[in-house]
Amino acid sequence: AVATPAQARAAQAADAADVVVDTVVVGAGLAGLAAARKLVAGGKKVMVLEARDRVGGRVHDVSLANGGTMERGAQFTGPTQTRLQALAAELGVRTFTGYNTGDSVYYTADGTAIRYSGALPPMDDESYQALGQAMYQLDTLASTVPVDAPWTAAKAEELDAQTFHSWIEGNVSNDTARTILHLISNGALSAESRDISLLWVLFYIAVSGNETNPGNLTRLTSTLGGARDSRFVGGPYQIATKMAVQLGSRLVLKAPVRRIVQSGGRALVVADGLSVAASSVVVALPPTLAGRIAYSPALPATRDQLTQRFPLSSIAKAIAVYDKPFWRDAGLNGQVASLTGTTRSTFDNSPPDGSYGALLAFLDGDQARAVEERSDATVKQAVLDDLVHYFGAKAATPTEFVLGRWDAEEFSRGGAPGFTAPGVLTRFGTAIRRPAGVIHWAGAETATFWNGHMEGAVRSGEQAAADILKG
Ligand SMILES: Cc1cc2nc3c(=O)[nH]c(=O)nc-3n(C[C@H](O)[C@H](O)[C@H](O)COP(=O)(O)OP(=O)(O)OC[C@H]3O[C@@H](n4cnc5c(N)ncnc54)[C@H](O)[C@@H]3O)c2cc1C
Repeated sequence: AVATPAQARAAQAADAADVVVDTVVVGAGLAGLAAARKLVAGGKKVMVLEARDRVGGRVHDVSLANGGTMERGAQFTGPTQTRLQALAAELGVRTFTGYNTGDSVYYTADGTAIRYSGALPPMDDESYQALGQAMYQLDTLASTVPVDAPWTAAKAEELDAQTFHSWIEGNVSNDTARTILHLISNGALSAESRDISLLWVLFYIAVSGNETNPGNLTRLTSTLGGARDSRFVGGPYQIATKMAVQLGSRLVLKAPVRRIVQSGGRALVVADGLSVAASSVVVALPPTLAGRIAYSPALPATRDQLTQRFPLSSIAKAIAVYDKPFWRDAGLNGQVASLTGTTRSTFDNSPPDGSYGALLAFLDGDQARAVEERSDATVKQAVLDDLVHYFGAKAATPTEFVLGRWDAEEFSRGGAPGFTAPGVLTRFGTAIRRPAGVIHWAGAETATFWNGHMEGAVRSGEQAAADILKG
């Protein structure tokens, strides 16, 4: 009997498979691992294909010569991040509140240091009121943005027709308040305010909560009580590696997926050196990387156009390790916000017992882009020069130095969050999670609550698995 083209393709696909399972998960970041875990618990035969020689994706800790562990990638967690913390607890990974005792320091554009306690640097009453008013306006607008469909917000068109930068410049007349709002974009979204749609920023505020606690800007940007409240004892990489151990031989490393062929309600997932056939697939990658896989048949136009327009932010992260957290003796909590420098945002990253010291220094947005051509040694020196400026001469001689340049990593190509420029959410947003045939999409950038965070990654993976298990 002759075959139709679809039947011929299906036969070819089955023949080409090295392995046949129920579901293939592409990517072993927290999203892919959480999806696989739930699918296995639901009785599915699963295979996870991971491009790198390790799991965890943007979660990666490194061992120090002093016996400690430092987070190259994600590290903070906070209130309302319920799924991540439940998963961590189940796996025996505990949290601790970050070091917050003492003063923070704000460095103005001319390099003047202003010490302060509390959430905001000192400013005159007028600036304080203007900033409070702007934050209230942003929270109020964010409350109109549905976390699962921001493109349906009542004023979605208007909000998605402007950048965060143009909203700040057009709505906030006070100079200090404007400066701090632009800084929030750089620090909390690792992207410049001119890069991002206002609707995306409002969505990102709206998702900084959970089903019972609406998101708000303060929770998104705060240390105590906010997204940067706590860390994981021994680092969050354990969450990934413990899930990997549970998956055992279902997990394949060094297997970058290049092509996904669908036919007859099945898929053939083609990785370097291995092809796996399945009745469903979870692609748990940032959208821009999902867009680099070749799909046959081609994906719907909206989906492809979305992945053409969904960048990851630019971020590098440095950690300088010292024998002691010496800044604590000067009454400093290690938190700096600065308007100049290679690093403009620092935190005390010492372990819970303070047995050695560590300063975390972020290079966000333009600061990460500015060092792209520079060697690791040059970036290290620039960061240390800044740390000396912020914390004194002792900062010049760390015992160890950790540097994560995420934009340069082949299987990340940027940090978190992903974000969209004007016009993208309203025109292409519907494709974020809409399955394409038997392919389901997961990953922190597809999440509702805590999109862009570890919590969002876990939620997105569990959601994709639940959708598949539902059938
Ligand atoms: C420097 C930095 C700091 C951060 N800080 C925090 C923080 O403090 N708190 C927080 O909550 N979040 C933070 N984040 C964000 C957090 O790391 C991410 O939201 C989350 O880890 C994303 O998980 P994911 O599984 O969705 O994606 P990823 O972790 O990116 O996982 C995707 C996986 O897919 C693999 N892959 C890519 N292409 C292919 C392919 N073709 N085939 C097979 N595999 C492929 C990758 O190697 C990777 O393992 C930070 C991120 C960075 C970079």
